[in-house]
Amino acid sequence: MAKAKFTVRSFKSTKANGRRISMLTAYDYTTACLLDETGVDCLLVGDSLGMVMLGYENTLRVTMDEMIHHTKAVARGSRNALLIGDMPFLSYHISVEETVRNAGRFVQEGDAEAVKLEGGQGMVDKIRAIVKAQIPVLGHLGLTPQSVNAFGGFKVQGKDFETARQIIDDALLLQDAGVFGIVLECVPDGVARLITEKLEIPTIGIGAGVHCDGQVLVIQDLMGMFRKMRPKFVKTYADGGDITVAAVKSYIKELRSGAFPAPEHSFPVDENVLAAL
Ligand SMILES: Nc1nc(=O)c2c([nH]1)NC[C@@H]1CN(c3ccc(C(=O)N[C@@H](CCC(=O)O)C(=O)O)cc3)CN21
Ligand SMILES: CC(C)C(=O)C(=O)O
Ligand SMILES: [Mg+2]
Repeated sequence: MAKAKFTVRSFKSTKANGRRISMLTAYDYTTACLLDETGVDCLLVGDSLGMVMLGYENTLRVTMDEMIHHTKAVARGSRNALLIGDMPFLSYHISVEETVRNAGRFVQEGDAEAVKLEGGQGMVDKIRAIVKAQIPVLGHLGLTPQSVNAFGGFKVQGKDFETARQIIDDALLLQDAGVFGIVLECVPDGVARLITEKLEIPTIGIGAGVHCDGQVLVIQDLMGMFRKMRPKFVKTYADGGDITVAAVKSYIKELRSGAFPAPEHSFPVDENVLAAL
């Protein structure tokens, strides 16, 4: 079956036709090839790569250069999915000029088609400037992991009236600033439902319940490969971690016993050549 290219236009039109948007993170070429084959709508090169690929405690140490490096790799493997680059901490906080330059790097060097950044009201001027540069922007509200120190941990956001009200207001402000969608991370399902109903653009949930217009998960979480942390919103669809450990144990066992490599994994040489040697 020939699959069609998923674009920002396709993304926006899903709200009207009711088809849910699928999004996954990808950080490398091999994974991007496999995910693109599935027909997933969007690939996000998330700054979560700092935790999943680089082993940092949170996402704050991730740099622009690291993000571009991984975005390029994913771009080479992704044909049909909409490719979104996640702007890292400090790449959009200092000035509008730096923000547009960094968003532009994702497109020009990384081959991304859109960027995502975290935050509400305070980011509106930056978002407007990126959109003005013709780069589509995805918003991100609720548990914005780059605010981990301000929040005092990875905590659900919007549980009381004031904070829920703030997230709803921010969502409307972001829509007005021109984002093509908003990621809602770790907000109560009822709050995510309200926001999804109020907005004309799609919402993408992660730990935000079933009423969002789409969902995103970290691919290593879905595959059961990231064992360090398992947020409540993660559903594991395969025992990828166990499969990897078992396969590697078999490999070690066979190489020790001499069962691997077998003749079919080896390259023969002509007997006469050997004799002459
Ligand atoms: N592998 C991975 N998956 C992710 O979803 C993810 C990352 N890494 N790194 C960046 C952020 C960090 N995220 C996190 C990390 C921890 C929780 C967590 O432990 N949440 C608690 C909720 C605590 C509360 O009740 O307020 C939980 O129990 O799920 C949530 C999101 C989501 N993102
Ligand atoms: C989980 C998604 C929304 C994200 O921001 C990331 O992977 O960095
Ligand atoms: Mg992120």
